[in-house]
Amino acid sequence: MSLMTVDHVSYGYSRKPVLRSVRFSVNRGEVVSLLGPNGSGKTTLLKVMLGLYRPESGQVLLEGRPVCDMPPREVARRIAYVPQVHRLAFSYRVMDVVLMGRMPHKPFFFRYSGKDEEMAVRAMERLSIAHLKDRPYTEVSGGERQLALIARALTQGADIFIMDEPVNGLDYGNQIRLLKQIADLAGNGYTFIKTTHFPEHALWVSDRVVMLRDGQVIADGDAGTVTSEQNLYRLYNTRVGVMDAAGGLRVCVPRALQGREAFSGERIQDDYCYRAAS
Ligand SMILES: Nc1ncnc2c1ncn2[C@@H]1O[C@H](COP(=O)(O)OP(=O)(O)OP(=O)(O)O)[C@@H](O)[C@H]1O
Repeated sequence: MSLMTVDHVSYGYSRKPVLRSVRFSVNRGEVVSLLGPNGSGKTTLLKVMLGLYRPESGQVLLEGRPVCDMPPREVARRIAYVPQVHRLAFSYRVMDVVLMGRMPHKPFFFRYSGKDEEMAVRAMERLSIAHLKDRPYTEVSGGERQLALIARALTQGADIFIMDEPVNGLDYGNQIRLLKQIADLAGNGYTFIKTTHFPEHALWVSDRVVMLRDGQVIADGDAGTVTSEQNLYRLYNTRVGVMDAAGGLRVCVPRALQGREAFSGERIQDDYCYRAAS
């Protein structure tokens, strides 16, 4: 049985249809990337998958059970949401934000136990941010905040991570480190469903790619197969070459920019370091 199934889900805001009979499934330990242009319905789909929005028709199943009918605390113990932009009004310590992950496991009035704190510190150590634990969350960088939210998700004990553009706002180094963390955690059995505006990131760390255009799935399958020049054109209406690079990675090269004068004065050549994959 699939871990999560999106079964012919349709959803709209005040009668404007946004998701139209969306259908795909997610297996345990998979990294699934949702690709689609702005406004295609990716964030809406994530919120339906989290049980925050009830579909107008169709359903989202977690191990065969409709997410919408599960108590929110039970969903929170299984699924962690890492939102796109995260700001807190109050100046919590990074440690306090990470500890919030324990809330779904606690009664209404509670104090965090030593074991909760131990879990939070272990999650921060895993992500190399333990040194930030006493810093105000509002004063650490965007990348560090994103890592704190992932530590919170780990502390939550969830095995499914739903992430909305997780590398948004991160510098290049932090983007790569975050992708590596996702790949490592997936190797340990965690499941990731994430949106991205970078087809390359989908190629680098995803097992599966689901492409969404106008609220409809236009392609779904193995990341390497689905992230093709044809599908990227159908999705974004711009020509992108998908090519093999050294080390087994594939890269995307925008055709519209290819052949322009490089800032060094040399021309960028088609076959400079890549060979066309297809
Ligand atoms: N709360 C809302 N109320 C009304 N319409 C909304 C709401 N949230 C999103 N929409 C609309 O639903 C459509 C899909 O939005 P959504 O945020 O799901 O797209 P997206 O693919 O995540 O976009 P982006 O890549 O720009 O983040 C858009 O037309 C958007 O304007």
